[in-house]
Amino acid sequence: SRKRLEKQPDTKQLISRLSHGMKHLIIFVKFNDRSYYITTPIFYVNASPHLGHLYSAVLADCLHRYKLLQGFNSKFATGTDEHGLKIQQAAEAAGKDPMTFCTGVSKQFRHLFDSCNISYTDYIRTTEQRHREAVEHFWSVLWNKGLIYKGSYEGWYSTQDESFLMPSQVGDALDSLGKEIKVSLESGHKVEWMKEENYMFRLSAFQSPLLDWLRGNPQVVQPDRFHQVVLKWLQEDLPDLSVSRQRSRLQWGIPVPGDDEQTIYVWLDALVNYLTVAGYPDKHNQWWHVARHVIGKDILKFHAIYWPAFLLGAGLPLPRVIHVHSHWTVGGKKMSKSLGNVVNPLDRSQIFTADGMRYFLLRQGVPDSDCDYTDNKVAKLLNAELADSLGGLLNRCTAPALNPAQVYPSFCSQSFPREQGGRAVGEDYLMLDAVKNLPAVVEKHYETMHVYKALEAINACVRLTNGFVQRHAPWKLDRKDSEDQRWLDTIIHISLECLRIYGTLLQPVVPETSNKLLSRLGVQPHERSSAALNFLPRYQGMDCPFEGRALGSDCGVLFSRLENQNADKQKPTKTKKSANFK
Ligand SMILES: Nc1ncnc2c1ncn2[C@@H]1O[C@H](COP(=O)(O)OP(=O)(O)OP(=O)(O)O)[C@@H](O)[C@H]1O
Repeated sequence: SRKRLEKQPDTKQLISRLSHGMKHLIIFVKFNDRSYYITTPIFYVNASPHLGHLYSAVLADCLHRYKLLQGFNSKFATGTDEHGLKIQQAAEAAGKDPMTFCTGVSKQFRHLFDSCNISYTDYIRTTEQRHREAVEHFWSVLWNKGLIYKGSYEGWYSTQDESFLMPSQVGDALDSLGKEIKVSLESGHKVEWMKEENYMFRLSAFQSPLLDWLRGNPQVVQPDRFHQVVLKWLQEDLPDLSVSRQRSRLQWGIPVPGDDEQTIYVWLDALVNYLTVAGYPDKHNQWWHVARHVIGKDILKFHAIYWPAFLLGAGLPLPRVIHVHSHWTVGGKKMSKSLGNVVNPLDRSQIFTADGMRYFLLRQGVPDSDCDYTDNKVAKLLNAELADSLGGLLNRCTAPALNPAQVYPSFCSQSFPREQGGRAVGEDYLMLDAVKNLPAVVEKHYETMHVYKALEAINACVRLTNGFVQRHAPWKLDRKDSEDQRWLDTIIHISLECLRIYGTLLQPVVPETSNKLLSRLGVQPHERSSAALNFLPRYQGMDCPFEGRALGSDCGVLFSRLENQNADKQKPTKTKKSANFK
């Protein structure tokens, strides 16, 4: 890494001006600037995973893969949250001891993530010893600083949400038997009045530091809509937070250090997982201050208020960014374990393929607003964009009828000069511009986790390239005419260059499909990073390393088409290649 950094022009310049001791400092700073630590929430194992969980994981995986593509050093953690009353109850209902129950569900999550190519670098379980040690240490730091005190909590509590509520957050409702109950206005879950002696965290002391942090870092909670929500919460009362439960009510958790009568509150326990993975308490410096959390909007308060307050209390840096996403709904209702209206992501990834599900979730999921799931939407989208549009383009440009030599053909600058005058028309120049600018557009959207916008932009360019091929109908050109042949080669060269850019940019979203595409083009693994995103160098008067190179072997259809929209009952089938190019 040091060698790589020293080669960068800006570092090199600085180093040449500095004394020996300072060189190490600069290298250290650069190294950390180029590091990312990305996390998903750890998932609560009171029931099997659903599509919403996969969505959080796919979003974070996309960012992690993109950062690796750009040459960053990226660590990516996910895992399972295994303590708390709900798990104690779920294990009891299943007739299992809690640990056996947790191990079973945790494996299901891991299997799902492995099946969908979630490339996590650490999978944490909160029942691991390394985590227990981190939580105990973290608690002791807060305790020693006088930020935790023994007190008495009295107020509304939702077991379902494992959270405490202010009176303003509670409303009236009727249960299934018509009995009047109190519910959380946010989640709709039942709440109960709770009064017990436990440990309190001085959350109220952090109201003003939290406001300063949010105001001084307007990009810290993204999208901005959620940043504003947190600011609004912080303008209301912020009472101290109960951070333990009486052991008699909750046994399944980490005991409070020095007090076996109390169990640490599940959210404090769970949030510390991010530190555990970073190496807390003694090896977290390299990763902790470059942390970025990807979370669903349902757990915003825990991540944007409680967590930063705990971290400030413990004297640790705060996360760089909290990326928030909205929810998948079914018939307009949040998909959730407790409502039971869940879509099984493993089943769906078998029907639509792992890449198919990844593409759908990232193309249709919008961070700012909820999105309703149906199988038909998935089939329609994948057929239109991956099978027909992208797959069709690759098929056209690599089919033996148009490309009998199976090579990356030559570009002819007389046919496509930089100034209009050859055989290219105005729209062709516009397409070239759009594809040239695409990497910058995609980078901006990947960076802010508006992946759907990046995919929209890529898809628009794929359509432009298909339009380019259609407009010039290379299959109608006369191969015996040398000028026609040169123009034909140029059309294919440009189209393959477009495909190379699309394949490279799509790697974080659909790794298997991109690999297939780039392999078919003959692009080697070391030629697939962001540094290789220089589009059409021959048009700029530079050499193109691919020109004249043999294409990779034909491994069949890029993405199989789903024959009809009734996706529930079907498996993917082989698509028919376009009749023109057989
Ligand atoms: N419907 C959903 N859409 C998008 N993401 C979701 C959805 N449900 C859960 N998630 C993701 O999973 C995280 C943890 O969710 P959790 O384990 O509480 O699932 P849940 O189905 O909401 O459970 P419960 O019904 O018990 O509240 C959320 O913060 C979010 O990141």
